[in-house]
Amino acid sequence: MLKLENVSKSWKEFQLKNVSFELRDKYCVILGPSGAGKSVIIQCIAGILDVDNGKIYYDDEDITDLKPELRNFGYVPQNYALFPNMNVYKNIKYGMTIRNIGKLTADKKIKDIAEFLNISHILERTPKTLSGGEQQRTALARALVLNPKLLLLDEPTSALDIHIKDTVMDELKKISELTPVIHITHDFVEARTLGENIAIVIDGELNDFGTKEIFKKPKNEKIAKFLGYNIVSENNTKLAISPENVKIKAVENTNAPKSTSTNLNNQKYGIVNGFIDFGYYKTVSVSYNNKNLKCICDEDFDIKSGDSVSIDFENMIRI
Ligand SMILES: Nc1ncnc2c1ncn2[C@@H]1O[C@H](COP(=O)(O)OP(=O)(O)OP(=O)(O)O)[C@@H](O)[C@H]1O
Repeated sequence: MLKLENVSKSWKEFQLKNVSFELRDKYCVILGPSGAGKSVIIQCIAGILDVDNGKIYYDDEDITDLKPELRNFGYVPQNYALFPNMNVYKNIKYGMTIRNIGKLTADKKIKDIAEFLNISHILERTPKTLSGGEQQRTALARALVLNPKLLLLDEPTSALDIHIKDTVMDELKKISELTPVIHITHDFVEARTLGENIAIVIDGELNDFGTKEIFKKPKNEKIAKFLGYNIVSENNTKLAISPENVKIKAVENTNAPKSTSTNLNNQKYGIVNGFIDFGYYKTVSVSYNNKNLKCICDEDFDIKSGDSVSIDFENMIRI
């Protein structure tokens, strides 16, 4: 499988710093905010970018300096990069044509892959007439017909609506049973749903690499913040608390504190700054000890800005 050892790449404004990891399972998600360096990592793996330092191995072979076409990895860029002047069939066939694969073999392969990805009916159409989902499947087919050893996907679902996204995620999972996948995203749900291995990349650094446990136990403050945890300091200890685990209750008492405080019984109080009603739940922002805590509450929690609330933390994680 794939192994990266201290891979670094830098330009004037950006540095990818000593990224090392080894794929253990068939679905790896690289998760991180915009500009973190996720595409740079995947392009170094594909061989589109040369690394400045470090090594890339596949099955113990050093492929760091191997040309992209000799790596036999399928790469699907974020914008799919379909050839606009070729129909879907020719787009899919392109890689096979330049590898001199015979017509009969190519036709059979395209037929099978088009059936698998449900695009047999659009083979004669050009990319500009396709929906986002159809373009995405065409790009996937173009990579898969070459039997890649590894499939590299740069934000494969970012142009898709939420309904198609679920179907595509199911398909990607199936594909990964045959061809291991590395998939870039900044979407936590996608990462949690698909990733057997998850790499968290922030500011050009690999902050953690592991299983879905990463989401439950952020290793450091940077990761906790990126994953949406609240960070609070209690008794000189830094704690990460997920929004679901900040429990707030309206304070009925007219003597309720009008500023954030902790009373003698150690009960914490805060003031509601604002909220967003998502219909079936609300996110509420509460000011507490000069911080804005994010909480998630039931839809029927009746609240308005300026209300006093009691606060309890559950499942705090020391970071
Ligand atoms: N060829 C290049 N020359 C100079 N800088 C580059 C080049 N390619 C990427 N970068 C810079 O590297 C940084 C990381 O870019 P990258 O595309 O890897 O981010 P990303 O994590 O994939 O973000 P996004 O989720 O927005 O696609 C950016 O600051 C980008 O401007």
